[in-house]
Amino acid sequence: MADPVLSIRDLSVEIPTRHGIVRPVDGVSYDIQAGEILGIVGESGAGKSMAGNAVIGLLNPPAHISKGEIWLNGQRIDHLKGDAMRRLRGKEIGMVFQDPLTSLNPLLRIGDQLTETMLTHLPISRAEAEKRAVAALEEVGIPGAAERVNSYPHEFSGGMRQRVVIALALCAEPSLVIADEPTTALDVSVQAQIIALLRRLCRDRGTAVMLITHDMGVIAEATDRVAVMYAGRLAELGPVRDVLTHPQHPYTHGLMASTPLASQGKRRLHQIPGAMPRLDAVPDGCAFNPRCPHATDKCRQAPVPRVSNGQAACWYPLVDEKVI
Ligand SMILES: Nc1ncnc2c1ncn2[C@@H]1O[C@H](COP(=O)(O)OP(=O)(O)OP(=O)(O)O)[C@@H](O)[C@H]1O
Repeated sequence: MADPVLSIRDLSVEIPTRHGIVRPVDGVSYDIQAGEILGIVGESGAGKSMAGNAVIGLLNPPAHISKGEIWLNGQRIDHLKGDAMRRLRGKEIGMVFQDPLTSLNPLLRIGDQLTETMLTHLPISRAEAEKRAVAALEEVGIPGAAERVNSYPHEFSGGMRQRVVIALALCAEPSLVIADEPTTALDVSVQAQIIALLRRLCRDRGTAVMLITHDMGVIAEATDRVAVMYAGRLAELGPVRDVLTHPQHPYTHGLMASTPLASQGKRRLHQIPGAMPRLDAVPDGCAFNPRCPHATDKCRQAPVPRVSNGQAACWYPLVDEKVI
């Protein structure tokens, strides 16, 4: 297999708090290949965004990387700071966040934002960048792109604005896109269009995508592989079809059984009893053990094995446990 675009190795993020050090990301490892969409899924607070923010150097102090390595196209990037990280963010890593307005400058016409981004990162003339700005808007499905380059962000609907953000994220031809809940703020009818657009553009260009979401529907729709996070750790990692239809980790099984997607035709949604632990009170052994119907003393005491592709971090992985 080709070298991955992104490789995260045993990554931990720590935050010192009044109650001691908490670890929102704890020993996480995964790769993303060119043209692949890796979904990061888990409940609110599982550490999905922290893992993404660590990659783009946007952890809010005092949160910091305490362990592990992040490699982008063979370059180690977890130690990069300031200008070096900023250059990487515009050029090599495109970003799409939940709220399009955080990525767009309200005072600049969108054509100018696209043009300036390209001029900063690509060796092209202004005339060429302006031409490409119109083409980029056409590609993301903005009607009347030649005129719309002159519009300001507030003159677009939420869905159209997110299309503009996708154009902006891709215009410098990055090798990796990090999309953090890109459709959560949008109408349901628009969500599927945006996911399909992101998927098509990244496939066509061979862009690797880290797609962070709490929505199993988005995972099923858009991703090739999925990493399930629980209390800062990876619970399971594998091809999306395997993970969704034959989850090995009891947490993934519970998560799947509690989504409308999986329970179509069934009368009631399953609920996982209890709640994810606070980060300052993660139980010994497997973090999921108090909620797990299969937990034994071993699960309460022994740290669970780390996950690699196709595996679950569980002493007793489910075998052939169908959900859908
Ligand atoms: N300054 C802080 N001090 C202590 N804990 C923090 C701090 N900042 C974040 N956290 C915790 O880190 C954890 C991970 O947060 P993160 O935003 O990555 O979760 P998430 O899975 O992306 O959730 P969501 O879907 O709600 O965004 C959360 O439990 C959060 O409470």
